[in-house]
Amino acid sequence: MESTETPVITIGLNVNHPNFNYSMTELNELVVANHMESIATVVQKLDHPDAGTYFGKGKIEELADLIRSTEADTIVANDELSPSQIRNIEAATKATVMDRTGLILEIFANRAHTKEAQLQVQLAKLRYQLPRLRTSSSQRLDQQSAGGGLANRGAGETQLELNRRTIEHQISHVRHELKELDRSYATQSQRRKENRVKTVALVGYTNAGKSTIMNQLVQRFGANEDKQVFVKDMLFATLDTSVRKLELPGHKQFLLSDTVGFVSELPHQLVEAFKSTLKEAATADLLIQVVDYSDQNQELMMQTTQQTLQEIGVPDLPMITAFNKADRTESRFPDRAGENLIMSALDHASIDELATMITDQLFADYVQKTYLFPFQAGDLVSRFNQEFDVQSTDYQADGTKLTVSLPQEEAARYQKYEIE
Ligand SMILES: Nc1nc2c(ncn2[C@@H]2O[C@H](COP(=O)(O)OP(=O)(O)OP(=O)(O)O)[C@@H](O)[C@H]2O)c(=O)[nH]1
Ligand SMILES: [Mg+2]
Repeated sequence: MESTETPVITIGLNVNHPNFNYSMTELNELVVANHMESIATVVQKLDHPDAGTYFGKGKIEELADLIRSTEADTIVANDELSPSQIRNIEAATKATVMDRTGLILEIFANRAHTKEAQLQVQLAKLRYQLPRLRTSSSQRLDQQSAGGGLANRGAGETQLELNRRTIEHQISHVRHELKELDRSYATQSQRRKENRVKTVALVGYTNAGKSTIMNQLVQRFGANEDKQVFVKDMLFATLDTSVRKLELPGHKQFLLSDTVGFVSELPHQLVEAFKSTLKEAATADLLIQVVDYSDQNQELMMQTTQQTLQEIGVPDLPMITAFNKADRTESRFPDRAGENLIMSALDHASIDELATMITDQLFADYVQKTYLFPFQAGDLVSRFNQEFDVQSTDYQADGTKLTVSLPQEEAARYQKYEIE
């Protein structure tokens, strides 16, 4: 495994950004997530990027030397570069240049499993390629095959036009396929609404522990299946939304979905593309924002999460914030304060506390009632036992007395049996 990792050089420009060091650390993690390894990092402090070459001239020469003297022949930049910056750095260093956006798109392309995720990533990649058609020599689209000389310019442009049209055609094709999928999704989602099954979505920064929490909840409260989702200490372990049905004590059922994690400067092409995957979050009754409490950049991660939720159009929904991985800190856990929970996904008491918080939020409209069902209405007794949280049963001379907790809306339908 180790030996198959491609060596690269990571570069970053510090334009006095307070989170610069963190973003470079994250870039190196993104590199690892793409089966590459950063063997050297070059950073420069400038007021603003050089329009032509991103770095200044001297640094570009330093880079060229590094490429010559090491086994790396790829440079990964911490920012999104313009097509001409990519072209110029490539020309000066003889290396292949990938920018942060291209890198994230690459990771997503390699990880997407479901049809929908694959189509979305494909769409994002096509959109990224379109304005870069003329320049990037590393792309499979061989748009420069007509040669670079002036004499060939006409032919080259025709080729470029052709490639552009091909991509535009592919884009509309992929969009069409996505729309078809979306239609079947809408029916599913509609059906859930009709059944009034409540939904909860796990959201948050990549690697915060969303999938781990999902698995722990499924293990303890899984309604019918106990399929585990994929967990890994790696950025973007999850790319596809998975939904599991859970049942909390008292027949309180809901659907829990695990979604793709966010990252700062998530390419806007991807934000757009993942809107529909994240629809699970947009239509949820409750969000659980998972935060890596052991990470000193948690503030930044929470900001990014908020920002991304806004960008993809998730409305202001009720939210529980789960400060996870507290086992790696000095803090006591589980520790609940309002809608915040300091917890560890590896701790049973934390998972139980989280479940309690979900119950409180999601089933706040539940009321406790006592009914007397006459013997003719016996089928109601069995129905209540199946669907609701029956707390006590008392067989009396004139019928069966049940104390039960159920949604307000349901309770209204059985008012005539209500006693006390
Ligand atoms: N120590 C500790 N590790 C945890 C905890 N929760 C998750 N992890 C670890 O953190 C890593 C990431 O966990 P995931 O559940 O895959 O994170 P995620 O939020 O689903 O990540 P993405 O799918 O990439 O967005 C894994 O190695 C987990 O084992 C926790 O409470 N404590
Ligand atoms: Mg995950």
